[in-house]
Amino acid sequence: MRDPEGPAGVSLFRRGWVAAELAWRAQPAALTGSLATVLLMGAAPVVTAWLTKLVLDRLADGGGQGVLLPLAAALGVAGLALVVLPHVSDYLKGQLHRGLQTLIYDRLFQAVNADPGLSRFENPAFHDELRLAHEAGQNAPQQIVGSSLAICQGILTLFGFVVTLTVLSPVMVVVVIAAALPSARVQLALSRRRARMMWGISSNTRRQLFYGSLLTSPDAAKEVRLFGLGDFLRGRMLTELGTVNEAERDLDRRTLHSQGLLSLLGAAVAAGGLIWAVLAAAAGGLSVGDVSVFVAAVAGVQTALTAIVSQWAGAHNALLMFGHYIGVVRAGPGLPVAPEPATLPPLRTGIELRDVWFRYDDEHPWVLRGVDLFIPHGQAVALVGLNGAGKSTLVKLLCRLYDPVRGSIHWDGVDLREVHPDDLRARVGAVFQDYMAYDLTAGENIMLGDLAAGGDPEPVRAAARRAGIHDTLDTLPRGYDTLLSRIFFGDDDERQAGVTLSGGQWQRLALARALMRHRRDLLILDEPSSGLDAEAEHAVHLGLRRHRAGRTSVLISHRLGALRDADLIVVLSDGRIAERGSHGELMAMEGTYARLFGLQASGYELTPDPSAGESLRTTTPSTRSAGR
Ligand SMILES: Nc1ncnc2c1ncn2[C@@H]1O[C@H](COP(=O)(O)OP(=O)(O)OP(=O)(O)O)[C@@H](O)[C@H]1O
Repeated sequence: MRDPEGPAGVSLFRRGWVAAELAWRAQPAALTGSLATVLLMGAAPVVTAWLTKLVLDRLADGGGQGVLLPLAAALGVAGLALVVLPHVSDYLKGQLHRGLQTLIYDRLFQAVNADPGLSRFENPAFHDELRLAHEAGQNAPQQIVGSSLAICQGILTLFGFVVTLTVLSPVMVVVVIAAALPSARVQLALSRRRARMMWGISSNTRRQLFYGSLLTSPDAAKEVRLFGLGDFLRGRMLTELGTVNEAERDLDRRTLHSQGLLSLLGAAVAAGGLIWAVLAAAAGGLSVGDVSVFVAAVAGVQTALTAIVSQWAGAHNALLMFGHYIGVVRAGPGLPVAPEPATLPPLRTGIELRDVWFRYDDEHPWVLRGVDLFIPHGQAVALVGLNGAGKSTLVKLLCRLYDPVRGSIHWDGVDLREVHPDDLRARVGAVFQDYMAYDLTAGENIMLGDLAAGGDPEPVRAAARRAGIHDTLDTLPRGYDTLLSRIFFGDDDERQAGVTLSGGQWQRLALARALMRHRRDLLILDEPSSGLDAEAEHAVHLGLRRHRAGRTSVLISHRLGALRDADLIVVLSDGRIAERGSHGELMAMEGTYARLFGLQASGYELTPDPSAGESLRTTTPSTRSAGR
């Protein structure tokens, strides 16, 4: 994947073909129109030069109006075409550009979204490639198609002027073309270098954008101000920008150096040709018209050659960049999907983890180390453990956001690897501790939990009630239609600014989103109430208990009191199951769970304080009983 010129094995020709195919699919009419205008624009300068020569020669011969008028009229039409056609061409190019961009972004995001796993999104190389693919999507195919058309135009003009020059001075043809060849080589070398440079600075550009976004993001604004991070982040952004600028300046210097020399060579050739033509005309070898067409032809050949070479270099660079787009669009999913996925039945028996080992990367330590666990149908299983014990990782495996590195997970005996992730996720409802807060309306924030409900407001309100957020949403300025955003206006004419919620309210909204799927076979609640006040937490857990009854659920919480009703409590420690059992059994075991539960319970107990009446007791867990 880490190839500055895009994926190996996709030739430049193939890339060009893909770009042309996309252009044809996106805008066939604009593409055909562009081709026609380009051909006309290619022929117009040659026709104009010849008409000028004929007019000058007829004038020198003392030709009458009958001969001159049609020539002058034709010259006028050619001039008109030279003026109008570029505007028509610009419009058609714009059409082509817009159509192509829509199609290209559609395919790019379709491909990215088609990956059902998470691992690719956590790989910096993928983000470098994606950024270049995104950038290439903005203009590479347009440039490839545009440059190809411009090259056609240049070739037509070149052909016309080469024929013209051959008639007048074949030697001059050879000299002019020979002078242009080094330029072609240099331009191609520069475009390769530019592609390598773009790849090299990709991470710097992403970091520069990242620091810039921190400086403007409303989420970061509070900490940036409280900790006075503005200058620090700006400094880092400028450092990254400096690296990018330096790389670009180096390349621009090289370009200036080599192209400056080549332009001098071209100017010297043109001047030599002009001297020859003037001397030949003085000696009677050329007419005035011949001199004019000679001068136009030398300039025309040079301009056309320069245009062809620079358009080819531009196309070459775009082809190299376009490779990144093709690489991303064609990359298979990071998470393998079985060619003929097994059907996933409704859960009847349970979900079984068999000797599951997992680490995020070959270079990372094991996060889960041989976990064996059965989650029986219709029961609530709670996962408990210290920070980093592997609880969230385990539930991410249950959703098949990753596959176990070793071992397997079975849903009523069906290995999850055999199942299409979409089928699995259609049977799962989940809220994660790092939930999303979407800059959408309150109703939409909940509705996203089950798009299949088709935007019906009733299930949305029911989910909000279950999560205890209905009353809050109902009293918002526009109720469920209130935009929850500080960075967008609403779509309505009044451009009303959105509102935002408190941390706990956002969390309830995320819970409501998950509860849109409360009838699914498996409900996963990873820290669903960590941000709630005590009263809200109590109410939410009571509600959840009611709705969970008879359903299979996996719960994670650091507030152990919220989990004590679970049918099975599993203590994870360092990626292994250290203890398992009901609350009572674990308390009786007097192990990690009992210690953690005791610690929390002791924090809530009040004990007489001689100096202040009441204070929080700080007894050690072993001195108190917190069992049921
Ligand atoms: N996407 C990731 N890439 C690499 N490592 C990760 C990733 N997510 C988690 N980890 C690592 O895996 C380990 C377990 O993390 P996990 O989130 O599963 O723990 P947890 O038990 O849920 O912790 P907490 O109680 O803090 O939420 C941690 O050491 C963490 O650094």
